[in-house]
Amino acid sequence: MNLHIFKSIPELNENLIKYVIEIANQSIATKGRFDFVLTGGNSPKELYKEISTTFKDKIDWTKVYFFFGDERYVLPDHKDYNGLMAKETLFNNLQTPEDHIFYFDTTLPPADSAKAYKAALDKHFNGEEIVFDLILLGMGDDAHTASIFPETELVKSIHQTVESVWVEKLDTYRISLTAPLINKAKNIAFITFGENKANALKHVIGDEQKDYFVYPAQLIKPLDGNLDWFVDDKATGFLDL
Ligand SMILES: O=C1O[C@H](COP(=O)(O)O)[C@@H](O)[C@H](O)[C@H]1O
Repeated sequence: MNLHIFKSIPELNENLIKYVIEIANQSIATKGRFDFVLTGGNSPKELYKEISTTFKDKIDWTKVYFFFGDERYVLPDHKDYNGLMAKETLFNNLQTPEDHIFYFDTTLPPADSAKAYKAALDKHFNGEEIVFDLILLGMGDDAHTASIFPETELVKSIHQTVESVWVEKLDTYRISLTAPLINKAKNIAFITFGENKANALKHVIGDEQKDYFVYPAQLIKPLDGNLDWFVDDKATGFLDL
């Protein structure tokens, strides 16, 4: 695991963008495309804006396919829909064709939406193993990642798939890639900043004794790939470094 600590969010974003560009170009050179899983939430908004404007010409975007690690169970025009956030901060700037974006269909019942997403992934990967080139993840202050929330059924999933889950404390469904599927990626990077993430980060990367049910982000351990954390010094405030 590589921990990259920055003094400011712009510095963090700039370095994470360089990392994304390198992996994108490597993937395009070796396999002809870049399968890129986006995180939702607030943390990546500036990153998406920057990479699709200032750094737009650094990647051949016609070779990039976008996926989501998770989705909130709201309709696609709802302000909380991760896909809408990515559209407004990234896809609109890049004029990404619709057939390069894999949105969750939240007009379906949650379990059907998860099933449809898995089927779309199987089709894209042509029936072969689903191995993403890069998965970007965020982490909530409760140590959830993607939509794997503490004390939910998804923590226990042993399947490399996509599942819907009831999140009692939010009183809503979520749809998410499972940890075993995420862990097959070639590269996984977390973007995490702010004091409110410090306690979770301390437990997720600092605890020897794991407690996945309480700190689900501890589940993220790539099988053969690389794991990088891009964090700021506020988020590392409780870590013994
Ligand atoms: O609900 C979600 O939260 C996490 C963390 O979001 P952030 O706003 O704290 O950055 C995010 O990674 C996930 O995609 C999203 O659905």
